[in-house]
Amino acid sequence: MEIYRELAGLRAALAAARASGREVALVPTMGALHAGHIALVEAARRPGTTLVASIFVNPRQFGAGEDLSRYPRKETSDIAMLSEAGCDLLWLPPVEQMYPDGFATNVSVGGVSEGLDGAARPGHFDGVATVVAKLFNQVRPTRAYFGEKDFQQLAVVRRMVADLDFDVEITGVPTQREDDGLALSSRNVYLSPEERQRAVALPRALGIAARAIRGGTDPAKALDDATAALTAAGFEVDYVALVDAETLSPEPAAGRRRQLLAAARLGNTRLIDNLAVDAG
Ligand SMILES: Nc1ncnc2c1ncn2[C@@H]1O[C@H](COP(=O)(O)OP(=O)(O)OP(=O)(O)O)[C@@H](O)[C@H]1O
Ligand SMILES: CC(C)(CO)[C@@H](O)C(=O)[O-]
Ligand code: BAL
Repeated sequence: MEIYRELAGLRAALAAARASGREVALVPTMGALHAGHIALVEAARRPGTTLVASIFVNPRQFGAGEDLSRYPRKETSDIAMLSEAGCDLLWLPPVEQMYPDGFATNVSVGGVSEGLDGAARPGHFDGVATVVAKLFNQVRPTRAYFGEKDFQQLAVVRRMVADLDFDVEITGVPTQREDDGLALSSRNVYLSPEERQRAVALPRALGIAARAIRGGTDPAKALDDATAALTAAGFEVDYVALVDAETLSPEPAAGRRRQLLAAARLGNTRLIDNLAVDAG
């Protein structure tokens, strides 16, 4: 696996790959990799494809008081995992490559980015959209892969790609989970052993709510019950919501696929998760 920390080198390598007829696919990450990230790499890997992963802890998507400075960084083991998983190129830009002096552009996606995490983390999705737009222009992939674990992020990226005519096909990859159901996340390392045991309440509450809604329980009651279960497990709940799986509208029309989304804090750790209510 070749590693690039400078844009000119990355572009030259990708130009050579394209010239020899290879397709380019991208898996963007913030590093501290786990099996969820590797599932994206595996979904992206195909013969004739130059597979690029990026690792960039993007300061623009962290709000004041969030965990930018303590976000886990594990470059050595990340490189080994990506190489083992069959990545061809790793794009590891320093912050100054991404945001040189004078950088003044912001990509802001309306609609899908406004509620839920967009409301709980003001500016977060502008930071995500801005860096993903840059990554797409830097790498120019024809395919890019994002996890359904970050369900709203995936919707924001799809909207941006459609609105700005990026010539890239976006694939969402199902959430990879621990044996007890907790979604894999780089932030799980923040959990104490005791918090880690309680964290399973999050996927459980979503599973119970999804079954209840499918079984005809009033969604408002199912959401209240999920919030109460999370609170009883020691979470501080940001939101538990039922939305249209595509538009993320809080009032899904009849016949539309619905998704449950939740964000909640356990001690100093903010976890998100989501679950489909209707078969897709
Ligand atoms: N459990 C998972 N299953 C599938 N995809 C995942 C999972 N966790 C993360 N991803 C995807 O990997 C990509 C990179 O995510 P990121 O590096 O932020 O990891 P993360 O574990 O989500 O970290 P964080 O703790 O910051 O949320 C994103 O598209 C994200 O949705
Ligand atoms: C898509 C992304 C790499 C943009 O920084 C990040 O939000 C992530 O890792 O999910
Ligand atoms: N996995 C989404 C990136 C973030 O929480 O900043």
